[in-house]
Amino acid sequence: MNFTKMHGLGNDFVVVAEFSSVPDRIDSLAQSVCDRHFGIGADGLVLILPHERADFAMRIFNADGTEAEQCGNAVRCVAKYVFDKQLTDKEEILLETRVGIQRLKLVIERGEVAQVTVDMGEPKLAGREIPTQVEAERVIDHPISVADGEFRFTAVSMGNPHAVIFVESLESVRLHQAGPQIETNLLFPRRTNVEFVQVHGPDEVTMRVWERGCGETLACGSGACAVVVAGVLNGRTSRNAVVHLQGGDLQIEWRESDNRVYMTGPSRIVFEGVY
Ligand SMILES: N[C@@H](CCC[C@H](N)C(=O)O)C(=O)O
Repeated sequence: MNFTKMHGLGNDFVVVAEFSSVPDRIDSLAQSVCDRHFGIGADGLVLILPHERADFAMRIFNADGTEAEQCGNAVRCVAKYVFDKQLTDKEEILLETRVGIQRLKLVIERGEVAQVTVDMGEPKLAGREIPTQVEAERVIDHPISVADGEFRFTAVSMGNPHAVIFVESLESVRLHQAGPQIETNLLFPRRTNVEFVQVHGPDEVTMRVWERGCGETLACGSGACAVVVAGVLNGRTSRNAVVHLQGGDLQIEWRESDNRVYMTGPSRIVFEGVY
């Protein structure tokens, strides 16, 4: 299997573009290629597939083999892959994902993709990831108690589930303890991604993320979108903010005119090989 190792702000993926559909036993393939000791090593396996109604399709599988509905960093990697490898010369690409067709706008520098703005769609504030007892309500600033302590989260779906937790300081967050406890809490039947956020001002936040199915990652694009949506809902940020992640920055805008979230950031090719 030919693969390309890519990353979006350090959120790294094994990208494969040689299948025409999702192969059998994709869960164990994802687990083995993502293994950092016995495999290539990555947060996820990304398949680029043909599609009838879009330019391409993308499927993303977490390191534990589970499929995710959405992945902002992987979408930017796909944009760079298909343009830089001349599978398309379009600077605006339609990409089918599990959340529908996403629109990607490419910024080209010296013939290569430098930045991508992704239409991440409309956030949903009530969905299957919302606790059943409050299914019909928006879950904003809701208490949760886990072994590591008491927290308050805002649930935002960007197609995939996020629990956003605002803290005074990220230094006191025990991500590797609290993260998995919240990820697997019974409030989230499909598990959840968990974002801890320190707000510096209305236009600037720093986050750390514990991702469903992979643990701590250096960046999470859909998570950064969820953070800005939660920031607006909690009166902590404006609709346009820079989100600092361990691996770099994303610019996120939750646009008032169309209720959609736009994410802008880079992606990179690291190396290629055969597995
Ligand atoms: N890192 C991604 C999200 C990947 C999927 C996530 N772990 C999930 O299971 O929902 C991003 O950049 O959005």
